[in-house]
Amino acid sequence: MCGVIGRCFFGTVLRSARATQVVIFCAIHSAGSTKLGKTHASKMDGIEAGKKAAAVTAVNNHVKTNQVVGIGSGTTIISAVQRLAERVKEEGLKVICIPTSYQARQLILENKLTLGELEINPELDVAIDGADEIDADLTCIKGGGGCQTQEKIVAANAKEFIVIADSRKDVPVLGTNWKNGIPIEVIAMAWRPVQVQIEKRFGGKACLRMAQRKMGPVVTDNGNFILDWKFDKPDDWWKINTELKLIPGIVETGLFVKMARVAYFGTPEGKVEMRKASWL
Ligand SMILES: O=C(CO)[C@H](O)[C@H](O)COP(=O)(O)O
Repeated sequence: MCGVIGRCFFGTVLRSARATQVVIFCAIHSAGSTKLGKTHASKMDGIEAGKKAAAVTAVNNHVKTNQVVGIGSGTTIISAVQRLAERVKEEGLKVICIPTSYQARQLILENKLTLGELEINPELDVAIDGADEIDADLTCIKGGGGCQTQEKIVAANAKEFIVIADSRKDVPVLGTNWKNGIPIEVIAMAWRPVQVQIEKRFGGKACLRMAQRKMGPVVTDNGNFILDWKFDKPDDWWKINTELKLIPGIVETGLFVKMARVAYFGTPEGKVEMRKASWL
């Protein structure tokens, strides 16, 4: 695990046709990072260090006092919430946090941050969240933790949606490393017809996500099921997402197209690369 995070400063600026990359060097002191890459444990330490570096940098760069902040779900967001809590203590930062899941709600409460809700704060300044994979256009697959519907609602109502991830998730095309498919939340009674429709129209396999320590399917925070659609080949995600959304029974997809404005990718060495979306 990564320990104290030091100062970050901007390094090399690399411009590509699709996105602007800025490499940020973070001074990270990590007790477990000395034997990186040699054992499974040290590899995991490296991944955790990358997640933490990305999360801390995003919170430092994008959150200001008196803002309404969307809090994503997953493991990477934990470090972002902890950094927010640190900033509240150290600087007197004032933020209202809008959760994207029960997990996010618990994180906000455990870290003694101010819990808000969309009914009271329908417009957010910034939303920060992890992702399962992020392509060169910053299109994301989300929903590995089954929270994509609330995550998308919160992100869509934020002025800025910022993605944080370790560098394994930075890929040229979706499906490079993430083999679990695109999570699609469906109304329970519709899961079979939706499965048939997806496979007929788009190919691949749409599998009902099963629970791990409970018999039967995973039930989302919204009381629905999830189909994990293992697609055959990468495609025009904007078009696919729009077509999927027109299938009756589909509540939301884990395809986040043209939503993320900035992504932060952390490496095991604590370097952070910032990339801006090309469509900005
Ligand atoms: O979309 C999500 C949950 O629905 C998560 O943000 C995504 O699965 C990434 O999780 P992690 O930070 O644990 O890798």
